[in-house]
Amino acid sequence: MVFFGVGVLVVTLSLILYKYKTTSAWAGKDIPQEIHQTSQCGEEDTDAKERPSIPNITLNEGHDKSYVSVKEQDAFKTINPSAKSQSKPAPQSQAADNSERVSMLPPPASNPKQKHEESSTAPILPRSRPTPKVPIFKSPAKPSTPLRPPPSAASTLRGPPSRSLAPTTTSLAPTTSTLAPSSRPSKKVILEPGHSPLDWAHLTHNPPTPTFLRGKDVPPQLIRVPPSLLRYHSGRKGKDAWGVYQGRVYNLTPYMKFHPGGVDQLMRGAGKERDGERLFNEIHPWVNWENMLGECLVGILVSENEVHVSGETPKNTMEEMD
Ligand code: HEM
Repeated sequence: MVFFGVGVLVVTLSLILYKYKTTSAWAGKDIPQEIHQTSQCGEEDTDAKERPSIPNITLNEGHDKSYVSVKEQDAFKTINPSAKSQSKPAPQSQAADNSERVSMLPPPASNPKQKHEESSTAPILPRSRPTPKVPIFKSPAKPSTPLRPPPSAASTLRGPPSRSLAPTTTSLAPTTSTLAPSSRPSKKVILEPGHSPLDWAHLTHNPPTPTFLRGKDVPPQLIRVPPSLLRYHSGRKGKDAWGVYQGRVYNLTPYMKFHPGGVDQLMRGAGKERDGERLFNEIHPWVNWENMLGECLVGILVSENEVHVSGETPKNTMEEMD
């Protein structure tokens, strides 16, 4: 009887236990660990210790998705050992590992060397070929130096002349200071046709008459010209204009229309002993008076007494000229 009661109790407890286990399995509390292995809790998975863990892949938005994070690169190396030989991590990438992200910005194009290093340290997973040491794309052709003219030729033509001309300019500086009076506005006049300096030279060598240049009332020989006779020839009232230069008296009348400074300027010294030569030297001391007016020479300037001594009274001379 006692054994029967114990047997009934055991059977009852077994049924209760069986029913309890069945209810727990439906609630998911007793799921096999193989199924849990797919969850993120890998500590309980014994096989997971043998397999490498695959980290999450994080891509920076707005950048090329061909770049991957460093963690993903490490995982790829672990799974595919051949990738280790294709790329070696750089210190820069390790430092970026702390931030769990790799800079997606492309390397600056200004430093091709640095760009090449970064491209080798940041491999792209889908690619299995190694990073080429030689650029795949041809670099733009270098400036065709041979097609350009040699810089030395142009510089040779440009440089030396400017330097060589510098001393010339410097050497002309004293000349400019010497010609300072000519810096004034030009007072030259427009000469009438046939009255150029060349025409004057031709006229002095081929006068129309022997007395044309010296004056029609002047004797063929040189005369003594007293001051009174000089003043008489003022170039006014139909009289010739005489001028004095270094004690010699010249007839300025035939040269009037050939004078580059004009008739009025030349008339300023006509019939005067000193003003003509003074003005001449003030304006153009470089002009050779003697050579230009040599054929116009009348005589020499003398005092009134000298004419009387020589027997040629001023009265007679003036009368002959009048
Ligand atoms: C009273 C006497 C004279 C006066 C006031 C006078 C005045 C002048 C003046 C104002 C000029 C223009 C200068 C210029 O602006 O470039 C000139 C030019 C000239 N004069 Fe006279 N002159 C006189 C006598 C003479 C005489 C006697 C001769 C010839 C022997 C002469 C030959 C010339 C020549 C060749 C020039 C041109 C100079 C040049 O191209 O640089 N002048 N003169």
